Amino acid sequence: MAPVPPRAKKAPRTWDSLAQALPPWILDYLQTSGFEQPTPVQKSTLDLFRGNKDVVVEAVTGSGKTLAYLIPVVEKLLRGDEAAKRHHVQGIIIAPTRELAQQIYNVCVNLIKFHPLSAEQLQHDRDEKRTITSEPVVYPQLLVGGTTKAAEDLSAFLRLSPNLLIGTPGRLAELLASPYVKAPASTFEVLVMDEADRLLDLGFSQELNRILGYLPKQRRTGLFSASLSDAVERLVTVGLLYPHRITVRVRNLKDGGEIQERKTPMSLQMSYLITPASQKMPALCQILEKLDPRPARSIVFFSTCFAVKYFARVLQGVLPEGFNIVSLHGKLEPQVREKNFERFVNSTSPSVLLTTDIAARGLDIPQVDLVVQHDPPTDTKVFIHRCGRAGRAGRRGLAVVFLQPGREEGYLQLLEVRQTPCTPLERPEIILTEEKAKAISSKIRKQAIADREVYQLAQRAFVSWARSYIEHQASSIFRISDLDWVDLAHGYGLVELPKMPEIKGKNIDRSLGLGIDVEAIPFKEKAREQKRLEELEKWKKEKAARIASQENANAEPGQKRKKNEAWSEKQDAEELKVARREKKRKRREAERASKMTEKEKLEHMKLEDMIEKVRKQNEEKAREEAEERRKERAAMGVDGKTYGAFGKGLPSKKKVVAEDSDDEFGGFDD
Ligand SMILES: Nc1ncnc2c1ncn2[C@@H]1O[C@H](COP(=O)(O)OP(=O)(O)OP(=O)(O)O)[C@@H](O)[C@H]1O
Repeated sequence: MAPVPPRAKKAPRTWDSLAQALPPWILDYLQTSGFEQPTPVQKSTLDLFRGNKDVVVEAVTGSGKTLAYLIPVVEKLLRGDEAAKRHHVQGIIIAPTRELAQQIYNVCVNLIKFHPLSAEQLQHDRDEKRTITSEPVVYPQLLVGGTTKAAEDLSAFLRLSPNLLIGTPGRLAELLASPYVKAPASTFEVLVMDEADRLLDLGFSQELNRILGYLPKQRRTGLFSASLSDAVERLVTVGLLYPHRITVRVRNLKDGGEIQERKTPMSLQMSYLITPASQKMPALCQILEKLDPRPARSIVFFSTCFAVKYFARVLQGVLPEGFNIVSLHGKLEPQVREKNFERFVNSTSPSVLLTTDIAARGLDIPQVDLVVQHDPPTDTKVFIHRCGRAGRAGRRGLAVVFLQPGREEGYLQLLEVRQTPCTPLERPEIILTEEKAKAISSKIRKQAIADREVYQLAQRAFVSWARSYIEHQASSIFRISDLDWVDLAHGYGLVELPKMPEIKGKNIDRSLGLGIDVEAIPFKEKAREQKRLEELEKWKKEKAARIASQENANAEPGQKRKKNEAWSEKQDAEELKVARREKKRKRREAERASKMTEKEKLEHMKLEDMIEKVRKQNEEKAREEAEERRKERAAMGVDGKTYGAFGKGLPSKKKVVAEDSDDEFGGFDD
């Protein structure tokens, strides 16, 4: 057992105790927001990042990292004697999702409203050209795609000349590709990557390389996340060779006096529930029902978009009364996604957000009291971020992960090693019975029997879930061969198990002993059902004709059966779908164009042409530069593999380890 070290006398952590005093307008903002003192991560980061150092910051969720970088960023943009030239960008903040970028933008706007000159500029009519002042100001632009076109963003950039860009990688890269957008070494100050480990993932590498290709090497860079340790090998890709590293952990005094370091805030109760798949929904219902006080906002994480879509459809009437269900996933239309998110954030009655990892990181939604992980995340890093949507800034929260009995219980050891330990869920007490599970399953199933659309959605959701299970990084814990398929099917309220390669050859009754004639399940919508019946009839006739002709062909020697017939039918349907989608897109485009004036149309076409041209040029340039960087790294002997885990890896000038505790073992503000 580690002995308890004597308590070190700490200097008080106040805004006045920062190495450099904050300007009065920032102090004014902090006071108005009720932020009486800096959080531990703010104290350490502000001293270094304001002091012109590159920083790599890993601190618990909800500990105030946004302001830890926003304050230095706005200060850097305001420190010169003159305003930035028109169309010169001075700072960029990148975030992995639209919702997070929007949130950072909102915090930034709220902050700079306290800077009189910047506030004045924000007020001017956004449809007109902005008059550049002689004195420096901060003027941010949000670049997230989805609801606006790249050409519209570029046109706003040209009109408003923002000096701080906040956005997602794809849209930022597109804007920077324009020759009108400039970020020369003489002007550009600072790059921040929020949720940096996610941005350094392979999935974003192309866009990130393009963005870096437009930025000067002489700049300040800050990387922030609650889980950066695993990404340290990739820091070199953003040109960070000797960053200052700041790590904020929580020290917890366990029963028996042992000190435990953890990466989650003290205000967040981290729990698990071992439950068969068929009992997950009853367990969720009981948690919602029994939690006292009733959770204002809850988030339930699933592993796929289809699972979210399906459960959002069937759970109303299954969850306890009085809870609104809202869904958020990447397959929603951008406008719907935006609307749903706002609906959840602004809800005044208890609400449950069903979502995927799209909402796992960074979102600072007020009053999230409960996070339930119906499916553990396929990427282990994401676990901490999902939990961290609750228990933020000292507010109490509960995070529960559901694990199936057996091998999945091994996940608990993995969480322990990753300093995100969980304890069994004791309060509220969950009592699971077979009757309750059956009742919920049958409630869901009834909806599928009443509407083919729900039946199809259920099948699709289940298949997508099975595919995601195979994707688990911790593949020795999450093994598809260990799954109890029939129990899982009941958990989803299926009327039959879909035909899947995963269950092929297994002795499983796909009908689940329910004996439901799935072909007879109708679409609720009359016209759709009529069409289905006609198609079914046609298909049956064609099939009969095919079999007949096959039999004739087989009768002739040397003839082989055409194996890909069914597949080619599917292919035709797929192509038809794509063609329909394209038609719809063109119709929408035409509608939009019809509302434009001739001048606007011309401008729009020119912009689109230009963007396309520049995009092609820049893709080529980014490829060349990536190759150059690779060669540079090879020449320096830096190949990523040589560096170990966080703390032992890349050389750093200084490592600051701050504790997320004001008193000896408590969480901040707790
Ligand atoms: N000094 C402070 N005192 C009290 N509350 C603060 C302080 N600074 C920020 N907060 C509040 O703490 C909450 C969490 O902040 P923020 O979203 O920046 O956390 P984070 O560390 O970025 O979390 P995540 O890792 O989940 O992205 C916000 O609601 C913010 O307003």
